[in-house]
Amino acid sequence: MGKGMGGVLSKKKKADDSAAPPPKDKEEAAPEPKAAVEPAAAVEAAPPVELAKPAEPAAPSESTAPGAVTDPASDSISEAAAVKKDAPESKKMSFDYTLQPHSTIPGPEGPLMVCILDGFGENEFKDEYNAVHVASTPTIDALRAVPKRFRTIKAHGTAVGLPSDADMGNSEVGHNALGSGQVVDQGARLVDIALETGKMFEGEGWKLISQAFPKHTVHFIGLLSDGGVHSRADQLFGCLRGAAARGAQRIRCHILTDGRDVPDGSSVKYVAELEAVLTELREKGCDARIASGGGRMKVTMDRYEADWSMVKRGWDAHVLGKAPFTFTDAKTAVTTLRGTEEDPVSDQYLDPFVIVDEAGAPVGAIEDGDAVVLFNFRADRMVEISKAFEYQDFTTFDRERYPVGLRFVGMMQYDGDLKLPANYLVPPPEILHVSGEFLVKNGITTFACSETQKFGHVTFFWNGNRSGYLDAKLEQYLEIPSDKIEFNKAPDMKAREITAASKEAILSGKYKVVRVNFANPDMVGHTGDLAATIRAVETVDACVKELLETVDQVNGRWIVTSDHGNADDMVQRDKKGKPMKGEDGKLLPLTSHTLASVPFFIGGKGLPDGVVLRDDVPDAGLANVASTTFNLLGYEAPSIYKPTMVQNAA
Ligand SMILES: O=C(O)[C@H](O)COP(=O)(O)O
Ligand SMILES: [Mn+2]
Ligand SMILES: [Mn+2]
Repeated sequence: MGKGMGGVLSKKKKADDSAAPPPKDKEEAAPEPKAAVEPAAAVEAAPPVELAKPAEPAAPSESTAPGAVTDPASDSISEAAAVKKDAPESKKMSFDYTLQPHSTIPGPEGPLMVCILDGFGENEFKDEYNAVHVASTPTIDALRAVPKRFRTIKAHGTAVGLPSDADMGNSEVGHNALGSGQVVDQGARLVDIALETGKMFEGEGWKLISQAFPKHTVHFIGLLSDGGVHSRADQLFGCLRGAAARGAQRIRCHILTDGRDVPDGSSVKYVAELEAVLTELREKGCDARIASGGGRMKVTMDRYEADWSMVKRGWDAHVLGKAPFTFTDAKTAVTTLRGTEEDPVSDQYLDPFVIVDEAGAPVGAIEDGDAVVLFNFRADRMVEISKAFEYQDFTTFDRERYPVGLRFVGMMQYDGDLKLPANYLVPPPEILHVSGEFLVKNGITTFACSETQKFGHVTFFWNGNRSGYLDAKLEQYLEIPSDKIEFNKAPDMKAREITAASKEAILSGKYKVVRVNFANPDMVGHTGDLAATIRAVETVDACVKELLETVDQVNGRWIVTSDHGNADDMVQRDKKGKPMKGEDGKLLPLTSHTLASVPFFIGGKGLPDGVVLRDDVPDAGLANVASTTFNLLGYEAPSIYKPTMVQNAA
């Protein structure tokens, strides 16, 4: 993922240089031409796969090399590239990005700060398990008390382009909506459609993997759960059945256990479900098995280059068939690696394992000519493993062996700028004309900052899944390196460092927009540790106070909001909302996001008194934030965006 900074905060970069991580980004990692592959096998026509309905979420309610910095200029998106090549003709036509001055709201003297409290929801369950409610939050409480400048907005389901309103929100779709002002059909939905219509099986990506069907193995690697954030098991099953029905002779699954978007311990159930599908395929003559796996926070699914060793563990297990633990079946693997009652291990952190035969040989190492499908639709945690598979000259870690003639595809293309991977099963969502483009095309400067775990959220996702700068001359992106430990052990994370850097940016006079993401409520919330999450929320509240005071010093304005819930409910509940207990009588922690709406606050010394929230957009969601942002900057909102949430100034 392109990252960059220079100028005002460059002293931080220098401090990090000595320990810069291995090379990344397009320049040093350009893919070699693919090795020649065998001609396509004759592919029998098979019917579209019928999808099971997404399972009902159970009472819905993150390692690290220092942040390195690339040369901003090398990452700029050119005018031409800003409109994707495969955009429909109407969208390719030159687009007018000119912003018009707002009819009644003058531009601010100081900057506009947009602050995202990641995972901070306004939950209806206001009890002791709601860390947002229990925490002492004088700053947010005071904001809630300001009439007509506080409301809640939708952050889940169809409001952010997900298949149904039973889908909790997440950072990808949330930041896409916040940054683009539009609701687009997201990956989960696009894959559903591709499977239901059978289009997946007609695409170029499928043609590529189908070359391996007669004589080689097709490997599926991804997150095994129905969390619907990165992947969905029913979509994996659709692909497996689709491959077997079209002649795949040998299939191997490499499973990453969840416990983060779904309850901890549910890995056992998902393995059983997958085994049932694999048995069904074997009965039809397809040699189908689970071959390797591990916990998503330990194996393969690193993001934003926080900890490449996770990806190496994944490569070793999936490709080389090497892991510290071997088992002859996946159920035993998962149940054993989950530890004991005295020393439990969560699904998120299971050690890497490999399934072996009676002779101890791995049943599914990846060999020359095999096909590999990464079945996650979401990008952030698939980019690194994609680089390891896609780039023949990859050097970030020693792959030991790189299979020749691999047919490698992603469920989607994960990075539209890097075109990574080159081959994919379903075209990714097209997110055009994002707010950042309007800003840079009108000469408006931006500073964006978060720590590693959320850095790509306020840059890559915010900019419609584009790595790098939209215009390096007008933008400054700063990454504060995250800790490499489980975040309940250090719930303050890097909030104070983010605050210090953002205050410097606000006071510098260089930026009209200052965009900040605090990771704490989300990242600590995912650990299921209530006490630590309360502390995380309190830390963020104190940091927000400092930022608001700093904005006031320079007569600026602010928007404080969130991208989805998480810290606002830390316990699994039954249908009536009653907290649930396990067999041991202990409360069952909720590690996932929630379905809660999120708060939306506007304010600042530089905001004219008459600028208040409208009351005629009750269903407003995250996609309505961008229009509001333009209004608070003194501009009319782009007409293609969801309506603003502010009234004209009186
Ligand atoms: O990737 C993760 O950490 C979780 O699956 C979702 O969290 P996020 O959407 O807040 O990143
Ligand atoms: Mn988030
Ligand atoms: Mn999260």
